[in-house]
Amino acid sequence: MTTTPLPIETARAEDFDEMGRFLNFLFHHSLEPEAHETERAIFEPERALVVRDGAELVGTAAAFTRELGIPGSAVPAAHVSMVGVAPTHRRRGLLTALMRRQLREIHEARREPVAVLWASEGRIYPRFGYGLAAQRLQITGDTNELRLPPPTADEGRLRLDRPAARRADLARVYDQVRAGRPGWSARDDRWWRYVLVDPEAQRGGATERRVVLHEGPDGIDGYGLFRTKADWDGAGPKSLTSVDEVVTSSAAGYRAIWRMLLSIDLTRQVSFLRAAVDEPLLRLVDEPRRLGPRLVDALWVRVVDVPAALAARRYATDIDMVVEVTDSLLPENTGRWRLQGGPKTASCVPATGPADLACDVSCLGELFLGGATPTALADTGRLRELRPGALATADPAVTWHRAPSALEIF
Ligand SMILES: CC(=O)SCCNC(=O)CCNC(=O)[C@H](O)C(C)(C)COP(=O)(O)OP(=O)(O)OC[C@H]1O[C@@H](n2cnc3c(N)ncnc32)[C@H](O)[C@@H]1OP(=O)(O)O
Repeated sequence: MTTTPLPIETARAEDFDEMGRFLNFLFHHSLEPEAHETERAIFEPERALVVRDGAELVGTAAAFTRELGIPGSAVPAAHVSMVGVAPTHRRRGLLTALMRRQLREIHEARREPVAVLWASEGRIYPRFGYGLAAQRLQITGDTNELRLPPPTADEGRLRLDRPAARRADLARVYDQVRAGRPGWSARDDRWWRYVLVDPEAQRGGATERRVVLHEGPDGIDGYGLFRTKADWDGAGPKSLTSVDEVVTSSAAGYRAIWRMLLSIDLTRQVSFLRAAVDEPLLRLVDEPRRLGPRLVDALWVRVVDVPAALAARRYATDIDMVVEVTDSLLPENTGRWRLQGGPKTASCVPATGPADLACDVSCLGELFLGGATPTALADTGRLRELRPGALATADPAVTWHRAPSALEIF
């Protein structure tokens, strides 16, 4: 066993193949060449960290440069991924060292006030100041038991196609809808390739991915990405429709696409594993219980620069409050901050007066996308109300009219 700490180094472009093999091994997959190549295009070696024990790679962490949708705005956010430590070197502080170094680098670059990630296991990241900012519903339904209201005359028309052939349409609709939904990340060409790559080895026996497009009065205003998987038993067909994303800017498009997805001939089951907590489908079908929704975590947010992050988002109602923050990894954030904000603007500066609320920085991450209330955090004991009445003012300001959600795992 090594006794001196292993050095952390910035990766080089040529480390990518080794990192790919290493991470696939840790996640119990085989490296899939086509997916690996799309990941090479998004890899930013100067933002990736590696730890070696001699010549052997034993730890990694990386960040991607992307914009994240937040309440009323969007912000550059370090999209953290590719985190792993070899089983031979686990639980001796390598991840802790990687997270400290990464957060320090993000903080010092002063470009990104927050970091965001999907956690392989929810208990890993709170100790580094990440808070559960967006949840999701995993829907697994029995389509025999699900009916939608009958189509209206103006419901438009649907077309099927290969997703790659319609990338410009998908990108246009996605960007339009993204502006109103906290939690969605910007997708440039490289990221669209990453989202749409579809190697046969990763389909689990299902078909290739397809897109259904909705055409409304002004052209394409919605799409759904899905695939199907054949299944039969002695009683007949019971195939599965597996939905990746449904993105629409019109209610007619949303209804029409889901009507098709829930009624494809020979299918009897539907799955949609990244539904929003406020997914309209739950209020559209006649038997929502049969969607079998399960609430799980999606995005974890780490506020890296408290004043910049709190000033970047918008607030649903006016707020003027002093928050006392503690941050053991980035002590620059520790202190009292005066937040003044509303639907159009916000500012956050060091405060001199007494604090209204007090919490650890992980609570700020949890509240950042508007999906949690300060009162819920106060009920856990993780956030304290220092001035009576502060929670009642903070709750409506901090929450947002659309729940944060996330469609793609990066
Ligand atoms: C954003 C992403 O990329 S998510 C993907 C994360 N990667 C994976 O899940 C791949 C498989 N797992 C791993 O590679 C490793 O187990 C890691 C990276 C999760 C943890 O690495 P380690 O170097 O073992 O973590 P480290 O020793 O720094 O642990 C710090 C603390 O977190 C705890 N911890 C770390 N991982 C876990 C875990 N999976 N479950 C529970 N506790 C954990 C440790 O027990 C330790 O607690 P302590 O300070 O109270 O003793």
